[in-house]
Amino acid sequence: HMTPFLHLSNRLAERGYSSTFLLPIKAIQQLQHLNLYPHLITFHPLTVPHVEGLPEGTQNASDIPIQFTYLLAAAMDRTRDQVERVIRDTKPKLIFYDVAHWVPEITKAFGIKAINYSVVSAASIAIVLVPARNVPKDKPITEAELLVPPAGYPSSTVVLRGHEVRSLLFISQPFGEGITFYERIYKAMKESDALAIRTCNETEGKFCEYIGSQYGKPVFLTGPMLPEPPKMPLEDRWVKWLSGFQPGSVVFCAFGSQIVLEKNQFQELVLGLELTGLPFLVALKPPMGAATVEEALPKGFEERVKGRGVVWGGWVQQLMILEHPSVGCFVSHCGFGSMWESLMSDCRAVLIPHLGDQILNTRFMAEELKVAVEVVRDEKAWFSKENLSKSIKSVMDKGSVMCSMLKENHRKWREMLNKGLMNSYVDKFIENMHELVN
Ligand SMILES: O=c1ccn([C@@H]2O[C@H](COP(=O)(O)OP(=O)(O)O[C@H]3O[C@H](CO)[C@@H](O)[C@H](O)[C@H]3O)[C@@H](O)[C@H]2O)c(=O)[nH]1
Repeated sequence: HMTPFLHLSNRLAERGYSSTFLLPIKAIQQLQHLNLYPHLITFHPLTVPHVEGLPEGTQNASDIPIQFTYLLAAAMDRTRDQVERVIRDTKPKLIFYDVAHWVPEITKAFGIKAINYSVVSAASIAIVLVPARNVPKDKPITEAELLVPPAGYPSSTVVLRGHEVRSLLFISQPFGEGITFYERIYKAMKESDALAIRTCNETEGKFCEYIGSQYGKPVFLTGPMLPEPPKMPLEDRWVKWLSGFQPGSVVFCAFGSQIVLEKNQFQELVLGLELTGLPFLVALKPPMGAATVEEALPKGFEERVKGRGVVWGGWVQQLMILEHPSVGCFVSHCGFGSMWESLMSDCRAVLIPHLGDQILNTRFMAEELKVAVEVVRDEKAWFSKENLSKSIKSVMDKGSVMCSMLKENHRKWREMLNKGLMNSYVDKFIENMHELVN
């Protein structure tokens, strides 16, 4: 989530606004290169206190398996004094925050405005994190309750079905000390002076309106806050490797910063890519229980795909890979960042969501915008190599009706969501900020 916040700081700095960006020391090192205006954007380090149960030295969500994030929330809450000190010293006009629900308590005391900035899709807030959801106070929410969207929810397609609601049961579990995830977000939004969402009206207008009416707050949209094209060139090894293939022929697969697959699902995924017969580049974290991706590969796999398939266990420059002319298909988890990057790229999108918001983003892409194909999972949330391969082939087969339909819809949206429109969102957002503070 820090990356889109930094993109917002960059856009504001582009127009002359300065900001202090609070983040753990390790994240400063990781994000430094994305700070395009170091004279206006000052990184201020926060020391993340140790919380029992977290591996020593944990600083960011990407350092730990997702099931430990609730402990990281507790650690973040213990940085409150540090945050308060920075606010006292720098006296900003405005503060942006997301899950630190206690920020408005500080800002109110100083007479500063607080904007709750959500960097996940508006649909995923609208379906679970609004007052009409009626999350029980004294008992955990049930699957049956989650299957019914809150009253007034504005879509019948961007919904969770069957077993998928399990991925949302966590909202009534602790996320930090003495607070559930739902209570935290509810408080963070309810106590703010305004809500901001990283989306645009053209795509998610109806969800934004619903959220605003639920909380009785103004909702400001920043647009998708896509990064500026990176200044660093694509790593030489990928330039060389990708250049060996026909335009639009390579399948690229990445699942963002958090997803770690079970070993058998990881193997099924790479076997599905093998089955397509197409060249592919996979960039994934090693699966559970494995130290490297290499040790987790199926038997004989490396020899069979030699020359046309690479499985890479580290970070790659996703944005630049998606722009490479040889890449024609993006298999993604549909995290909100990847969703936008996929929408703005020229690649066919095949989606395998894992978490609740990713499933909703996927429904949105596949069923509302009709620009992507979702890979079918069974009741146990397992996806087979055959289904994965079938989905990829259906979007890569240039002669198919499916391929032409997706391509045409995709082109329409890409053209509409152009740079001019994105800039107009930033201008309007700045106007909104001025109205709020004056
Ligand atoms: O090897 C990689 C992998 C990812 N990325 C970039 O990292 C970002 C990943 O962001 P996103 O697609 O949003 O995925 P996550 O990091 O998994 O996102 C978390 O945060 C999102 C909201 O920002 C939620 O939608 C997701 O569910 C949650 O997992 C994107 O800009 C990618 O381009 C790379 O550059 N290289």
